[in-house]
Amino acid sequence: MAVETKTYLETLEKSLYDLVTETSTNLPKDVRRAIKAAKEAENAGTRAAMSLDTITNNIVMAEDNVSPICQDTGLPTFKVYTPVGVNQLEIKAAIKKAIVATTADAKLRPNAVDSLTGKNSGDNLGDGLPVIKFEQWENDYITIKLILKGGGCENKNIQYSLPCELEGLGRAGRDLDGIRKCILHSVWQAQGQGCSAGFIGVGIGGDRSSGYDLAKEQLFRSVDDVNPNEDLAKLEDYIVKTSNTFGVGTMGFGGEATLLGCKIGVMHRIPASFYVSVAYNCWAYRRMAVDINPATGEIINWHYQDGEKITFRDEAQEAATSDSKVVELIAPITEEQIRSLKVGDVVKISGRMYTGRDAIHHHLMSHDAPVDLNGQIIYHCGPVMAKDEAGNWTVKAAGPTTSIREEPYQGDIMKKFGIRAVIGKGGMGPKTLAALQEHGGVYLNAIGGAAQYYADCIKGVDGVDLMEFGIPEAMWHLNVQDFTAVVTMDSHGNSLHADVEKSSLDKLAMHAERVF
Ligand SMILES: O=C(O)C[C@H](O)C(=O)O
Ligand code: SF4
Repeated sequence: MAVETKTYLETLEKSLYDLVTETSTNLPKDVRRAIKAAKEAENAGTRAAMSLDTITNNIVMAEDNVSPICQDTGLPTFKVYTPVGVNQLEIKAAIKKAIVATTADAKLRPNAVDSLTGKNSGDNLGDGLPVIKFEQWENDYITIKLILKGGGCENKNIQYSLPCELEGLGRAGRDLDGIRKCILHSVWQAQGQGCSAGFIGVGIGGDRSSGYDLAKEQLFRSVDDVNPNEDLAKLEDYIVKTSNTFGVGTMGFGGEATLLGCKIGVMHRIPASFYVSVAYNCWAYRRMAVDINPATGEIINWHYQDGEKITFRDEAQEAATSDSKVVELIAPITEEQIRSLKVGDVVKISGRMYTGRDAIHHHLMSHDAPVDLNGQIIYHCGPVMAKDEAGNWTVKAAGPTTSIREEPYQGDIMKKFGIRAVIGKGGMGPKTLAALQEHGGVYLNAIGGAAQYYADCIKGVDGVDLMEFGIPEAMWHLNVQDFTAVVTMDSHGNSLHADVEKSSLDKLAMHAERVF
């Protein structure tokens, strides 16, 4: 008996290890098909097409390297369905073990941070982390669903309390048409910051927490299913089609593909409350599910296996071409070099760059920098790192993080230390734009989520400072080669992000009239 129990638990742990690894490294078939459709919608040579090439190359690399598609593990969330009588405590313990093991093997980034002290637990365990929700059912097998939803897209979730006034659309009332307006607005307000082209799950009704739960539940639906509720099926179609006229495009660069899927669920509400809750997921839509034999712990079925698997391998061979001017940059960079750059130029960076994200920016406001940053490049990035046998750090995944969080600090820090370029994604605001103009700086947009692609450009790790902030937040000294990014904010007052936000608002405003 004791031997049997051990075997079940060991097998269960292995099954969970495989589920986590697969979710983090191999995009599901339905998501791949949606990304392929986006690629087909874009015109060759545009920034959007170039970004989608990078994204699909990255998907191939993640699968081949069995390494994270995106460096941000997000907040691992498990939904577990068990037959009556199955021990849920054992499953919880097995999930935690699998999370620790996959983190140690660099399939996940250590992502659990103490909210008060800022200390990273190092193994992805923490109070309330990972999220594990149980439900019982009548089936005779266990189903475990997992979603790794990154922080950048999570930050673009939005909840509306009807009635309300919406930018571009006017009043949204307590009816289907008001719901329609909220959902359109939710896509517009995300711009490129949640790594568009994205997917949304919508929850209508409930309260503030059950509304978001329902919205997130929708993200487990297959991209190509049809809503059994006819009104919602129509609304889902309408939202995808209409959002794709906004011109936000991949990474907010402009283009045809802004939204790849919309799934809407509905529940009752109470008379005083009417919520529309929207969960935004980036293109790196990492969710998977398995059925498990409750006697052996073995995986008996993987979900999302219907239809064709797009490998992107043919496309991966083609070199990405673009009509843009390509400029080589090596730090230290002069002010003159920076002032010659214009929005739309593509840069290829070689040599040194330093990572710096939330903790570093906060720190640099009141401390000296650990290195001379004059003429240097800061990369908004929290990588996945591993130590090789010789004790040297290697980069396992290293895409950009959302830059707008550094808006309160960025301009001051560039001026204080003489930094000439920052790389991130999603763009920055007016304060940074003014500082770029005054000081002679540039903002470079890398492709969000392309963590394998950028890890491949990093040829070595020359050092690290401020490790006390934890792996994602430390200042890594990276030696890169041909690291490609696009100038989206220059030293002449131009911002592609401001332009796209404005033009897409005009497009949004064309849908103020009642439709439903
Ligand atoms: O934390 C990160 O590395 C990225 C984050 O998911 C983001 O989109 O900003
Ligand atoms: S960086 Fe982009 S792709 Fe990665 S988790 Fe954040 S939003 Fe998603």
